[in-house]
Order: sequence, then structure tokens, then C-alpha cells
Amino acid sequence: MSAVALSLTGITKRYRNTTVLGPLSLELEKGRIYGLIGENGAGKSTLIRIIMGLSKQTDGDIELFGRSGEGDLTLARANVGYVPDSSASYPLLSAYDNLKARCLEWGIDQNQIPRLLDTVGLAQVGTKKARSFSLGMRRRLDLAVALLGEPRMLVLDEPTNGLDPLGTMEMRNLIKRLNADRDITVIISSHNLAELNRIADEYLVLSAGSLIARLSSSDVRGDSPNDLEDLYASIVLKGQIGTPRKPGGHYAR
Ligand SMILES: Nc1ncnc2c1ncn2[C@@H]1O[C@H](COP(=O)(O)OP(=O)(O)OP(=O)(O)O)[C@@H](O)[C@H]1O
Repeated sequence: MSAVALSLTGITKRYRNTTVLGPLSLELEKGRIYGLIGENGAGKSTLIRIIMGLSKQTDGDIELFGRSGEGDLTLARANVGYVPDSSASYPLLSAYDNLKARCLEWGIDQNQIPRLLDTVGLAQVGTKKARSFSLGMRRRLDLAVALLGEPRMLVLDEPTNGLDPLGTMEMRNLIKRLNADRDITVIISSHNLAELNRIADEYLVLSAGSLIARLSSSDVRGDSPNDLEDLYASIVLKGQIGTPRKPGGHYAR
């Protein structure tokens, strides 16, 4: 069986005459955690939305778990859980009912709801309305929604944005555990590089719509969580890292 979870070939997004992404080609392996980093407007959310089918690429092809083409991709996307950049929960519904509403919408078995609430640490407050939740609790509810249907991949757009240190740590531990226990492939977009440095196996660096570097955790030398920030700054500001690995802007150590 192929080790590739996601393959993108020549993905491009244009608005009128402006290219905001690509052409971008990359392959992501199953079971790894990928950090997606880049300046404001680099194209991270655009890429994520294209992967999720929420925005249509202008050019290029997507293969997800070996499936491509519109119909097959829609089926494959049922294996991908998505946490958008701002909370998508229904504030007037309880945590339980938020999950139930999604189960009904997507035709998914509701039996898994108690287990999922437990997984994200919301079992004790499952009957409380989402509007009474802290931001950290709402983000964990978003993650529970993303986990409905036992996805093989999670795509998380700034899941820790605005969270306090404890909330950030809880989210990180949760993602790590899901990756380790269920071999879920994870793509996380974040500006919090010190945090990402604690969780990702590999980093995809986007700048002005191009993939300018692809770094493994061993590229990020040293033990300090700030090492990724230092390396990122050197790539973006000075353009100094290794030599090109292959067309499309990948770099080797
Ligand atoms: N609907 C749209 N019409 C025109 N341009 C758009 C549209 N959506 C996004 N863009 C542009 O595409 C570029 C990439 O935006 P995107 O939101 O993907 O960046 P990002 O890396 O996620 O940024 P941030 O870190 O600020 O969230 C930006 O220049 C943005 O202005």
C-alpha cells in the first residue's frame, strides 16, 4: 500500500489576474505531522481550503489516499477532519448536540459522540452550551467535530491561535496522542513556531504563494523551541538554506 497520503501536482490559485498560490507540488506521507508556516497572506489557508475542497484550484491535481478526480476526491475527503481557523461550533447548542447535528448532517453514527467528548476532555461538560465554553474548550469541540467518522487525516488551520499556554499544551498533547495512537496524518497551519517545533515532524514553508522550503525536524538543529523561528527567519529574510532538492522549491539539508 502506498505511503503517500496526499499528493499535489501543479496546484495554482488565481483571483482574476493575481496568482496567490503555486504552482505547488508536494507529497505528504501517511502518519506524519506537518507544520505549514509562512507570513500573513503566504497562502496557507488557501492551500488548506483547496485540500478540503472548499475552494477550487485554478490549475493542478490533487490525489488523496490514492484517489483523484472530483467524485473520488469527495469520497476521499470523508477521511479528512478539518478544523477551520475560527470556531465553527453552534453557540446555542450543547457540545453533545453540536456533534449530533454534524452526525445528522453527514450521516454518521452518533454512538461515537460520548467517546469523542471524552477524547477531547469535554465529557464532563457535554450538556453545556458551546457559548459558555472558553476558547480552548471551543477549539477542542472543533477538534471533536473533525474527529467524527474516524478520519485518517486532520487538517488544522491555526488550532491554537488565541489559546492560553495551558490550552495550547492540551491541544498539542491531544494532537500528538491522536497521531501516535491512530497513525493519523496531520497538517497544522500555525504562526506559533515555538509550539509547532514541539509537535511537527516536518515543516512546509510557504512564502508569497510558493513552497520555498521543506524542512525535517532534524534540519531544525538544537534543543530550543526557538530554533525553528531562527531557521525560518534565515530562510525568509536571507534566503540561506541548503541547495534546491527538486523543482518546486524544495531544499535539502
Ligand atoms: N477571495 C479572495 N479574493 C482575492 N484574493 C484573495 C481571496 N482570498 C484570499 N486572497 C488572497 O490570497 C492570498 C493568500 O491568502 P491566505 O488567506 O491563504 O494567506 P494565509 O497564509 O492563510 O494568511 P494568514 O496567515 O494571514 O492567515 C492573500 O494575498 C489574500 O489576500
